[in-house]
Amino acid sequence: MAGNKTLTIIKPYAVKNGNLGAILHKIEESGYRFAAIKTLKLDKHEAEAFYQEHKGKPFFDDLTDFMSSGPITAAILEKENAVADFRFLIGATDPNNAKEGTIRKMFATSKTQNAIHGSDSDESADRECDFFFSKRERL
Ligand SMILES: Nc1ncnc2c1ncn2[C@@H]1O[C@H](COP(=O)(O)OP(=O)(O)OP(=O)(O)O)[C@@H](O)[C@H]1O
Repeated sequence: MAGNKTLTIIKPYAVKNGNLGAILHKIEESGYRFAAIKTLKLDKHEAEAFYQEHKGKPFFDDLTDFMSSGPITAAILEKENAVADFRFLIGATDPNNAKEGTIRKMFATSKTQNAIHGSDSDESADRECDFFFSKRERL
């Protein structure tokens, strides 16, 4: 059975440009409960650790530079079928391919500056929730 939890990150550009509130509102009105939330800044090493599965790919350096370039907001979201439904809500990685009404269509500007992250499996969600939140930070 699919899990009921996913991890999201509102990425630096979206936070810097004042879209944080609008994105969080869109998530909440789509039926997700915020089980934990924090704003922080990753250093380059932490961004590399978070995206370790992409190490060695041509975009890895740009991706981790970007993800460590400014404040991000990380949150644990709860809802039935959270991982798959949230991937649908955020849309395609490249905003040019994202459907109308998706968060990336509304707020992303490029494949790197694509506004938001969502876990791609229940296993990734578990790992990513542990990456950002201790047990006592979860509601
Ligand atoms: N071909 C590519 N060129 C440039 N950047 C890329 C490319 N593929 C992925 N990326 C960047 O790496 C990030 C992680 O890639 P992944 O394949 O996990 O996409 P995603 O699951 O849609 O994004 P995220 O993990 O951030 O939610 C993407 O958000 C994007 O910024």
